[in-house]
Amino acid sequence: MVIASTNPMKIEKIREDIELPIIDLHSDRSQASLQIVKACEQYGFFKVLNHGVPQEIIARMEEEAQGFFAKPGSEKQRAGPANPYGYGCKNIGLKGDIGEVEYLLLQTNTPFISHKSKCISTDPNKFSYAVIGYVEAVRELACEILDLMWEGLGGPEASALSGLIRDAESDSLLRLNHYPSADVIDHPSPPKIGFGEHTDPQILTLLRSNGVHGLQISLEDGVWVPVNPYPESAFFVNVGDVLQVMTNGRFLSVRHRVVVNSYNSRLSMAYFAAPSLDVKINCLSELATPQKPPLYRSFTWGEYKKATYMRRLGDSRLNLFKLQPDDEKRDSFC
Ligand SMILES: C=C1C[C@]23C[C@@]1(O)CC[C@H]2[C@@]12CC[C@H](O)[C@@](C)(C(=O)O1)[C@H]2[C@@H]3C(=O)O
Ligand SMILES: O=C(O)CCC(=O)C(=O)O
Ligand SMILES: [Fe+2]
Repeated sequence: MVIASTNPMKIEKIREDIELPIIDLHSDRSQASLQIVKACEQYGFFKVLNHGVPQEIIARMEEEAQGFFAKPGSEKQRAGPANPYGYGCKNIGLKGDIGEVEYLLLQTNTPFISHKSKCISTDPNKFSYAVIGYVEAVRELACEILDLMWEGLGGPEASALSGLIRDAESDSLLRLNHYPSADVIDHPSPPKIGFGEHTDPQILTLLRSNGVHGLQISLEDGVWVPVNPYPESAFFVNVGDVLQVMTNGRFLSVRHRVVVNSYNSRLSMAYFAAPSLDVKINCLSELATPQKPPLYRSFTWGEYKKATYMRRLGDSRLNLFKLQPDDEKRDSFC
């Protein structure tokens, strides 16, 4: 165990020796689905190989993202400020959170992408073509992972989870993050925070990075585990708050953060799979029993999203929806 800190006033524990699960989607289906369930229960995080997202689609999206972040600040500002969508620099969200990051936060519906591309790129058709292709391919991967998960949990209706994000009104987002290299910000020691600790509010996040270190996940005891960025071809998957609620706490919505500690700049592309705003989020009936009654009250995704935006990045929003032991809704199963 190595002791390190990102805050001079606080000693943090970091564990470099944990191998996070890697799941090969070409392996036997029932084996892959059980591995996914185990990873979601243990860490709320895993990596997937043989994911089926074509390399040229990833490369095209990465090239557009790199091209955008390489522009002068004044040009990038044309796509900002992020309120919450668009270009943001250092300010994350609407509540004063700051990080060593610049980003583009985009809705994933075609009209939004086509419209927003006009202030992002001098070749908006090329930019929107790259984003639309990437979003479609990554959505397919997210659906495949959710189907495998649902099978592993013994769920009866084949596409119960994936149907939520296939919906044309789905509120899924794409976020392109760029963290400047440490030499640009003067090799800070302890390392600076690129993206402060948080959980992702949605169902599932699928993340790609350019192979530069920085992402860390938090174990339940508060110890930080650096996620090595390899294999570079993999997608990294994390459970979001909504999936924790739907699985009645069986899957963990993992806390994570990004530290800027590298000589190279990090580029990450996160797809946040979400249902449409009016979808009611309940725990799946198969996962509540008299011995394990529902932990959270039901809410719509729109209600949860609103609560998220009213709070700071690191706040734990799930607590607001927790049922108390004496709450009668706890006994009226999902
Ligand atoms: C400070 C905030 C930024 C955020 C909305 C929030 O109020 C709290 C959650 C943040 C987060 C984290 C995961 C995703 O990056 C994100 C897009 C999301 O859905 O929730 C961001 C929000 C944001 O940057 O707009
Ligand atoms: O950049 C990363 O690796 C993670 C970013 C992240 O957690 C987010 O955008 O919500
Ligand atoms: Fe995140």
